[in-house]
Order: sequence, then structure tokens, then C-alpha cells
Amino acid sequence: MTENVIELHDATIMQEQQAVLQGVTFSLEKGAFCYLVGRTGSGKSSLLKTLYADLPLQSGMGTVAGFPLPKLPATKVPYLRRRLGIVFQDFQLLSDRTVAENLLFVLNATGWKGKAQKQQRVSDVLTQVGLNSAANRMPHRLSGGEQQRVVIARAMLNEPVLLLADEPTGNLDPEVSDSIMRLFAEINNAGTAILMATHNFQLLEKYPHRVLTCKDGELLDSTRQPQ
Ligand SMILES: Nc1ncnc2c1ncn2[C@@H]1O[C@H](COP(=O)(O)OP(=O)(O)OP(=O)(O)O)[C@@H](O)[C@H]1O
Repeated sequence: MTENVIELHDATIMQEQQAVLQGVTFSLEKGAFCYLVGRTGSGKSSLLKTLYADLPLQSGMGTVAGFPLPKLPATKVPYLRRRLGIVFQDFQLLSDRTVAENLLFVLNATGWKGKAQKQQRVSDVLTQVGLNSAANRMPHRLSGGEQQRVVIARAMLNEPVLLLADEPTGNLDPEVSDSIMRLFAEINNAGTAILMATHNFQLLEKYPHRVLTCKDGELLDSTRQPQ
């Protein structure tokens, strides 16, 4: 059984028949924390999208959470996504329902049964992100940082082995960004691997981890080459 939650070997990351990154080879171990950096347009989001099978892996080898990416049939994509938590910069909560209903929506969509179990899970993840009192509030009544916590709670519902985060602190002020990083650290310490795309170099300095850099069509790895 593999201990790596991501393995890519000589992968090409494509957008509309254009190679964005080539020769991408890296693995991420279970429970690891890694940043993904690079200038605007350098391919961070495209790489993350490939990892959650929003973009197909057309060339090279790769597995995520044990699912082989090349030729992953569309019917298998929901099973892969269930093993992943995905967090974006824009909160994307359903605005017409409460926090708890947002979370129940995902549990229902991912096949959870039993009202009591579902309510317990909602309560557990909200406690994990420090927002148990917000269950019955509407998302737009929460601050940006609180909304991002709900998104993180939503990502944790199915106990993912890997959290993919694309600029999760992009719209947040430094103090709130810091609290999101501390939450990520707790999630990571509990065993979930995290790959986080960011432009925020202050966070990289304050919370140092391995760094993958998208540069000139390649992916550089801080653990393999001096930057
Ligand atoms: N939907 C799309 N269709 C075609 N090309 C795209 C699409 N999305 C991104 N691209 C192109 O792919 C390249 C990589 O974009 P990507 O969004 O992965 O970069 P990024 O590093 O995440 O940038 P940012 O930091 O601005 O989010 C860019 O040249 C971009 O123009």
C-alpha cells in the first residue's frame, strides 16, 4: 500500500491543448504539508485541477489518494473527490441556506445515511473549525474568515487524506490568514496531507514547509534543488 497521497511522474499539465507544466515529477507523503507557489499564470491552479481530476492527465503517470489519474473514468471522479478536501479562495457556499444546511448538502450528495449521524458529523466539523455556534446562521452573515472556516469544515466532512487549497487566504487580512494557517496546522497534525497554493510569502516564512514552485513551465521542488 502506498504511503504517498500524490505521485506524479513525468506528467504534463495541460490547458486547452497547451502544456502549462512539463516533466512534473513529485510525490507527497501521507500527512505532509507543502506549499505551491509561482507567478500568476505559472500553472498552480492547473496543477491542482489535474490532481482533483478537473483537468485530465493526458501524458505521464500519476495517482492521487490511490486513484490512477490517467484514464480515470468520469464515473470514478466522485470517489476520488470524496477522498479529497478542496478549498478555494472564493468561498462558494450556497447563499440560500444555513451553514449546517450547506454541510448537510454535501453529506447527502456523498451518500451519508441517518439523520443523527449526519447531524453529529456536521457538529463535529464545525467544532473542529471553532464555529459550532454558527450552525444556524446564513453564510452572508459571517465574516470572510468565518466563511472560509465553514468551507474548510465542508472540505473535512469525509475525512479526506489530502486537502488541496488554492489561495485559501487570498481574500483575508493578515490576522485572519494567520488563524486559517493555525487551523490548517491542526488539520495537518491530525494526519491530513495539505497542498496549498499561495502568493503569501509571509506565511511561507512564518510556517515553513516544503515548497513546490511553478517556474518557466517546470515544477521545482525545495527538497530537491536549491532555490
Ligand atoms: N480555463 C482555461 N482555459 C485555457 N487556458 C487556461 C484556463 N485556465 C488557465 N489557463 C492558462 O493556463 C496557464 C496557467 O494558469 P493557472 O490558472 O494554472 O495559473 P496560476 O499559477 O494558478 O495563476 P494565479 O496565481 O493567477 O491563480 C495560464 O497561461 C492561463 O492563461
